[in-house]
Order: sequence, then C-alpha cells, then structure tokens
Amino acid sequence: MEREKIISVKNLTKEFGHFTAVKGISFDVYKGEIFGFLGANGAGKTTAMKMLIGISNPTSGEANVAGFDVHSQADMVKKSIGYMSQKFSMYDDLTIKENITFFGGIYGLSRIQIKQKIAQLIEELELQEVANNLVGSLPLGWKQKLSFSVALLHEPKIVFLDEPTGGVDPITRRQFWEMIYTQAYKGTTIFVTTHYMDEAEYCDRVSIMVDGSIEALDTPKNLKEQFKVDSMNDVFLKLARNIE
Ligand SMILES: Nc1ncnc2c1ncn2[C@@H]1O[C@H](COP(=O)(O)OP(=O)(O)OP(=O)(O)O)[C@@H](O)[C@H]1O
Repeated sequence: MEREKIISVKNLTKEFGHFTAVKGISFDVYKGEIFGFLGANGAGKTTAMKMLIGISNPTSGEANVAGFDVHSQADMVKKSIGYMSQKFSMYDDLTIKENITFFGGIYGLSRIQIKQKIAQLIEELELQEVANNLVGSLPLGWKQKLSFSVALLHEPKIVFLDEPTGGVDPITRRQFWEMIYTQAYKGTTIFVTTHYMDEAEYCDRVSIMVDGSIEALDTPKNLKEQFKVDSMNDVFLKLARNIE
C-alpha cells in the first residue's frame, strides 16, 4: 500500500534581498512519520518551517501541507497544523487551566471540549497538584510538555516542533520523546527540528540542511551506513566537513 504524503515540498526557495536562505529544497513527509529536520545554526531550518506553516511566503517553489497549498491556502494550513516554537509560547502569568482555556478558545474549541481537554491533559501529564498554579512557576521541562499538549489541542494532522527540548536535561528530553512517539502512533505527523543528535536517532527519517540546501535525507540507519559511521553526530560532522 502506498504511504500517504502529508507534506510535499518542491523547489521551495526563500530569498531575503540578495541572500538566499532556503535554496530550492524538495522532500515529502508521510502520515504518522517522525521527520527530523536538522541543520547547523543558520542553515535555514526556521525559515523553511515558517513557509511550511503558512506564515512566510515562498519566493518560489511549492509546498503542500495537509492537503493545502502554503501560498494560496495559508489559512487552511494554519488550521490543520500545530506549532510549538523554540521560545516557550504559553503565558507565564496565567495558570495551567487558564492557558489551556485560552488556547482552546483560539483553536475554536467549544466550552465543553475545553473542559474535557483540561481534564484529559491534567490527568495525562499528572498535573493535578499544580493545575491552578501559574505556568511561570513550572520547571522548563513541564512547560515544554504542556506546550506540546497545547499545540495538539485542536487535534491537528501535523505538529511542527522547532527545537522543542532546548535547555532541558536528558531524562526530561527522553520523556518528551515518549510523548512524541505516542502522538505519532495515533497517526499525527511530527516535523521536528533539533540540535541534539541523540534525538535525530529517534526519528523515522532525517533531513540535514547545510547552507540552505538539503544535503542528505534518509533513515538514521541508512545515513550511518551511507557515511560509514556509527552515530548521527558523526553523519552530521562528516557532512558539514565535506561541504566546507
Ligand atoms: N527576516 C530575515 N531577513 C534576513 N535574513 C534572515 C531573515 N531570517 C533569517 N535570515 C537569515 O537566514 C539564514 C537562515 O536562518 P534560519 O533562522 O532559518 O536558520 P536556522 O537553521 O533555523 O538556524 P537556528 O538553528 O539558529 O535557528 C540565517 O543566515 C539568517 O540570518
């Protein structure tokens, strides 16, 4: 059976004046896949992701996300996806319940749906003791898990995660990845950027961007074989060195 493409990108390009940040990238992502979008600082990952979530117009090329064209149907793209940015995006001065209520409203959930989601999330994340505490008082790892859950409130087909685990310890990162696996198992597609190469190993497939171009794209296993190394970290280093 042919796998369902949920993201399809062809020659996608973004120029800022004379500088080309994304240079004609092409790739497909399949339903339920965990797709790692890697690259060094400044490689163009965030710029590419912004085009895929419909908040930045491509200079040229095409991208279809969840069945919608990012250029002409950006509003539909936004409704079909969840997004969690590098910068934690909840309100520190609202409680956990208030944040869920607020974002549920933005995503168009009814009052009953919001109530159900609050109960569900508080139980799943074991936040019973702190549900009425300000989000600002939570440890970063908890905020990130909550932020991920909030990005999924409207049950999007795809969730885009831009360096979701920055700054937390390996155990918390591992717990975060358990949540990602659970969600992918339910059929949600996960598009994730990360700087942590151990996390790249957890992805179904990984693309590696260097200076605006995708220089490698395959499963972690195949990439390690292709570059004749034992870890994704070494794949990354070898690729960056070859390009220089
Ligand atoms: N609005 C903009 N105007 C001009 N240049 C920009 C703009 N946004 C990004 N750039 C440049 O495009 C390049 C790619 O930036 P981008 O943020 O996409 O990289 P990245 O791979 O996401 O890096 P990081 O991991 O640091 O977030 C960088 O050289 C950056 O300075």
